[in-house]
Amino acid sequence: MLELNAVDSGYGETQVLHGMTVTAQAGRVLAILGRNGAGKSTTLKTVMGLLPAKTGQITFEGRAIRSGRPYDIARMGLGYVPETRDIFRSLTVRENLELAAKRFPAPPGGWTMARVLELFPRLGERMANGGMQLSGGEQQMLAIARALLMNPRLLILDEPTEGLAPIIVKLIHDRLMDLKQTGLSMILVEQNFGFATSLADDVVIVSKGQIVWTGTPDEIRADAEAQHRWLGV
Ligand SMILES: Nc1ncnc2c1ncn2[C@@H]1O[C@H](COP(=O)(O)OP(=O)(O)OP(=O)(O)O)[C@@H](O)[C@H]1O
Repeated sequence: MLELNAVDSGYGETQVLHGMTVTAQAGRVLAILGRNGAGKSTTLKTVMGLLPAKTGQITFEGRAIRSGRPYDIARMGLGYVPETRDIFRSLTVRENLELAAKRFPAPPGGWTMARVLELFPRLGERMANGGMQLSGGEQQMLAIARALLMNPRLLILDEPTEGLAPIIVKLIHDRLMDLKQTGLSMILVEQNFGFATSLADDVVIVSKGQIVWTGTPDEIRADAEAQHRWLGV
């Protein structure tokens, strides 16, 4: 579904990805694991056109993603929930959601405001609140809801549990599991090993801007050496 082939990317002179090659398959959840600074977020930012790929190819459903505008890439069917969540803090929850719903009209059977509020009833209780008044967990729910309103065929999440209390981590986990069960394809970048491996079908580990390990959740759980070597656990 999404393929990166020998992608080099980085920040100005600083090269972070060195021949990144990875495939996310349709109808599956791919977890991208790795230590801090390994290049996980950089991989996602390059896919979303926030950083230019210096070399290599990125294709989504067989179409090349050229480093274009993030909006155009979202329109191709990629929903992105950045690590920073990036909700509009000066707008209310309702306004944040409406903005996405207006720019990305739902196809038949697609995500509507009513459907995202069913998934996250808490947001329904916060509709008039400003983005600034939301807890970290509520901001994350809003960021996911907003991405869903763009009706993506691939949902890409960068550390959705970062900084959240265990009870909220559990809630986000359960909702992502619901989404997985609808057949939505996902890429999940996570530091939380248990969270990532319980949702994933496929696991890759990134180190120094390359894939160094590929397997299943069961295989990485059973591979103490790889965990120690690549994840420091
Ligand atoms: N805006 C930036 N300018 C320059 N270098 C950056 C920038 N953002 C990240 N880097 C560097 O790129 C490298 C990879 O960072 P990246 O954010 O992709 O790591 P990560 O695997 O997602 O880890 P983390 O869990 O810390 O986010 C790091 O060495 C980091 O210092």
